[in-house]
Amino acid sequence: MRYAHEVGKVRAAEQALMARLPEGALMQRAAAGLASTCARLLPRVYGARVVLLVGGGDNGGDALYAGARLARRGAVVEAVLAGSKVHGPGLEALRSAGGRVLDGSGQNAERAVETADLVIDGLTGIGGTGALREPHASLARCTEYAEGVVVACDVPSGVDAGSGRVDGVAVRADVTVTFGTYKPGLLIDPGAAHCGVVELVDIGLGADLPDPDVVAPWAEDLRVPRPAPESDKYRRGVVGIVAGGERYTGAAMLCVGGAVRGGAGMVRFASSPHPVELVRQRWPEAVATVIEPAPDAPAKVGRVQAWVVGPGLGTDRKAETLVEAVLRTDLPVLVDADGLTVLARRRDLLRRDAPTVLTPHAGELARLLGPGTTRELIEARRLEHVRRAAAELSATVLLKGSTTLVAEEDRPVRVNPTGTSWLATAGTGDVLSGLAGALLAAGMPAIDAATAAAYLHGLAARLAAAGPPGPDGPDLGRQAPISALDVVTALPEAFRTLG
Ligand SMILES: NC(=O)C1=CN([C@@H]2O[C@H](COP(=O)(O)OP(=O)(O)OC[C@H]3O[C@@H](n4cnc5c(N)ncnc54)[C@H](O)[C@@H]3O)[C@@H](O)[C@H]2O)[C@@H](O)CC1
Ligand SMILES: Nc1ncnc2c1ncn2[C@@H]1O[C@H](COP(=O)(O)OP(=O)(O)O)[C@@H](O)[C@H]1O
Ligand SMILES: [K+]
Repeated sequence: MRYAHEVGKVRAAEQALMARLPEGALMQRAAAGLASTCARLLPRVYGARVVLLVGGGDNGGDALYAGARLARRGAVVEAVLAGSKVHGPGLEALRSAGGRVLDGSGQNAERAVETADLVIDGLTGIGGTGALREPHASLARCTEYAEGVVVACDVPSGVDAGSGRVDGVAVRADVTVTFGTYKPGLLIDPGAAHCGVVELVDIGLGADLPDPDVVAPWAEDLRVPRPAPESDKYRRGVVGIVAGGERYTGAAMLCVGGAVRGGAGMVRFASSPHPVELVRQRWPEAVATVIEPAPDAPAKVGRVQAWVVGPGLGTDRKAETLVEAVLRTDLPVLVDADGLTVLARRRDLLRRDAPTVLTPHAGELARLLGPGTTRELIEARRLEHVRRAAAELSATVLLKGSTTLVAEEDRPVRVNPTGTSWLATAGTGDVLSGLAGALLAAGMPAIDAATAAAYLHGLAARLAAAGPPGPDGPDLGRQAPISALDVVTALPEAFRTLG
């Protein structure tokens, strides 16, 4: 796992550690890490042209000390000072090492940034709040035209370290060198998209850090169930899917596909006659049953270990009856798509003892959270809203979108690292709910099933977009559009990469 901590906790840990260290030692550790990454990124340090963008806080201090280290190794280092304040000892160190301060007025600074071999962004770090003010905003903007490498110190300036929010301009870095622990804003879009490659420098905070607020799993953290020698289809997990209607049949097909390829021992599909007929043709592996929208519908489908309800179901009274019937069972239930729209007017159905997983996109979550919350607001502040939803709805909430987040009350929020915008195509959400349902039926705890499903789903999309692998594996540099069905087809390959 990669661990991220909120800004207040990073500061508290820094304070505790600093109290035990000589003055300035922590900043020297940070600067040393930053300088060593910069040195690695340059073909040659001696003679390289390095520009520092220096804000008035300690982030600027880190940049100045790192610049001093590079200057001592023969780099030509120039600092552009933003605003009236500057970290005095850092500036002194840079000057003593032969670095100089550039006249920051307008074009002069811009030209230096554009033509440097390497730019260090030390405008703001965890102390940055709100949209960048001038001259910081203009300096951040001109890094877009930098021909050399742009390295962000701790956090790309303009990105809110705690949440990933970007109000206005933010530096787009090639590499972000962060200190002590990840910050949530480095893992969550839009912030994450500004970071480039993130390198974590150990400054010794470890023992002083509390439990993380946000975590991003690696493949080895997932522990997806594998059939044991004595497994049979029932022990592997039977998932029941209530989806589709006379109008929307595609959602049902894709959801069943996600479950079949997601490792379910058996998929029981229940719907009205037309989608049942189509599923029988396309997915003969599934057991498909015609049901009436009645409270006893789940009992008629047969035994399952978990339910998925909602994709393509419609939002009328019949759909409501089915959503209610499924949620009244004492089994884990995943509610998606139209099922979520029904839930928005029947939040009472969420009062249950068994696990409930909700998989909304931002628009669906806005409906679920009620007046005053909009899709735009959720997209801009994903972390805050997914946490709020998990608490208010007493459910495991998987918020879809450019960074998929999974939240459960009183636990660190999980960030999915495999997402790709190739997934932004109709029907992929239905695949995800079938896949997550299969993992739930296999007995995975709700938060782990949702996390693993998001991971495999994103990976399958990447593999599908990259096409058949060459001798060195998939070529993720050459990608093409994909359909939701392509994601279903690539799921086995995604499972294989987990080893
Ligand atoms: N305290 C320490 O010993 C350590 C601190 N570290 C560094 O210190 C940073 C935090 O330093 P600070 O607390 O001084 O905060 P920052 O340097 O991140 O930001 C504060 C400065 O930015 C300005 N600012 C804030 N928002 C702005 C906006 N929207 N537009 C323009 N200017 C804005 C403030 O006026 C202030 O001058 C970390 O990100 C990290 O880089 C590291 O050196 C590790 C050790
Ligand atoms: N920009 C994006 N980057 C990464 N993933 C995305 C992006 N946009 C959408 N997705 C993913 O695509 C899927 C779309 O699901 P959903 O919105 O339910 O669409 P549908 O209802 O058409 O299936 C989700 O898994 C979501 O996380
Ligand atoms: K920065």
